This record gives sequence, structure tokens and C-alpha cells, in this order.
Amino acid sequence: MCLLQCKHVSFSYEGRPAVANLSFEVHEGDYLAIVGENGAGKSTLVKGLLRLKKPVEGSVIYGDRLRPDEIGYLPQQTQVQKDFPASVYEVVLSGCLNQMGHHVFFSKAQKNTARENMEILGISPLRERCYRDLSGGQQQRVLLARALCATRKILLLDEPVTGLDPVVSGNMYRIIRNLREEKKITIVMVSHDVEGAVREASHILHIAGRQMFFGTATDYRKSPAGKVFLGGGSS
Ligand SMILES: Nc1ncnc2c1ncn2[C@@H]1O[C@H](COP(=O)(O)OP(=O)(O)OP(=O)(O)O)[C@@H](O)[C@H]1O
Repeated sequence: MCLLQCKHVSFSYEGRPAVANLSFEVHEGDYLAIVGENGAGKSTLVKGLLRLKKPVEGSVIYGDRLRPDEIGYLPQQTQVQKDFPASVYEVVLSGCLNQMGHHVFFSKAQKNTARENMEILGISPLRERCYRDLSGGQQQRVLLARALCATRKILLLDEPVTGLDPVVSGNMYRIIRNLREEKKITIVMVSHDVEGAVREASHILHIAGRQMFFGTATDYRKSPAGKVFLGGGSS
């Protein structure tokens, strides 16, 4: 079943094109990695997929009755987020904010979801710790637990392993793999780690202001775009 589809989509900032003519699909169970150099348009596309930015051309279509607030989103970490003065539990629970509607307090079910997600990510013992005092890898697991509060369908992860050492990024990749295989969650991941992306993902979208490649990870390895990008290492 198709969860997300982009048809000839282009985005601009004040008339200046950022990324043009993207056409691809994300099906249930897929693991799509979006790769490209700095400034290629990856974050712009992420904003478009979340319906935070309107395309100037083409359309972003949600399938299977998916709503924007049902996409679990792990944003690229900024320094401000790294210094966030809240407990791990509070950060994870804030992932339920989209489902609050007119309610002022979190429901028992939402609190249970937050606890379950902390368990899945192995961060229950960190529950009362202050988020800003955690290591980079622990912070990413907290943000992933938070993103999971919004969804059981699809996770959109913006650079989940950037800045992590090889062992910690290996753990993060393993967790993402388990979420896909065991919880059947579709994954869309932006990554600068092109080797890791090709190893982990089922599909690759390579962009550079326009679409360079979309297809399976196996085909990407053999494609001209893949050969150049993989041969040259990650940006
Ligand atoms: N808020 C903005 N206003 C104007 N131009 C922008 C804005 N955000 C991005 N751009 C431009 O759009 C293009 C794509 O940027 P984008 O941030 O989407 O790339 P990216 O692939 O995510 O880069 P990076 O890997 O460095 O995060 C770039 O030319 C960038 O300068």
C-alpha cells in the first residue's frame, strides 16, 4: 500500500528553486533513505512531506488515510534542542502533543504510550534524567521514542546518526531496523552516511537540487549516481 507519493514536486524559497521535479513513492514496509550533498534539498523535502512547506509545482499525496500528524518525526538536532531543560519522560510524552485536541492534560493512554516507547528504546532507566545531560546517542533514542508517540505507521528521521560515533550509530541503525521488522513501521530517513544508508535501506532517493536516482538500494549501487556518490564517500 502506498503511504506517500510525490509527483513532479518542486520547492522554492522566495522564487529561488531549492529542489525540482521529484517523483517517488513510499510503500508500507519500505525503508527509504534520502541522500545528497549539503544544500541538495533534503530538509526542504522533509518539510514538504510533513506539509510544513507547500510545493510550487506537483503534489505530495498521502495514502492509506495517513494524516500529517500521524507521521513520527525526528528532527535534525540543533544546539537549542540539545540543551533542552526537561526530563526524558517529559520530552518523550511531548510526542503525544499532536493528539491532544482540546484536552489540557495528557490521557492515561498517552502516558502509557510514552512509557511503552521508552521501554522499546531501552531508556526507561533514564526517565527522570534531564535530557540535556544525556550523551548524543541517548538523546537520539529519546527523540526516537518521542517520534514513536505520534505513529505506528511511518517515521521520518532527519539525520538520526549524524554526530554519533560508529558504535552508537550502529546501535541506532539496529533500533531503526527492529522498528521496521518487528513493529512494521515504514521508515523514511535523511542521511549523510551514504554507506550506512545503502546498507540499511530498501530504497534510495538521491537528490542534488533535482532527482539523481530513485529505486532500490541494490540498483543504486550499480547506477552512475550511486557509483559516484559511494565512490566519493559521504559528504
Ligand atoms: N529558509 C530558507 N530560505 C531560503 N533558502 C533556503 C532556506 N532553507 C534552505 N534554503 C536553500 O534551499 C536549498 C536546499 O536546502 P536544504 O536545507 O533543503 O538542503 P539539505 O540537503 O537539507 O542540506 P544539508 O545537508 O546541509 O542539511 C539550498 O540552496 C538552501 O540554501
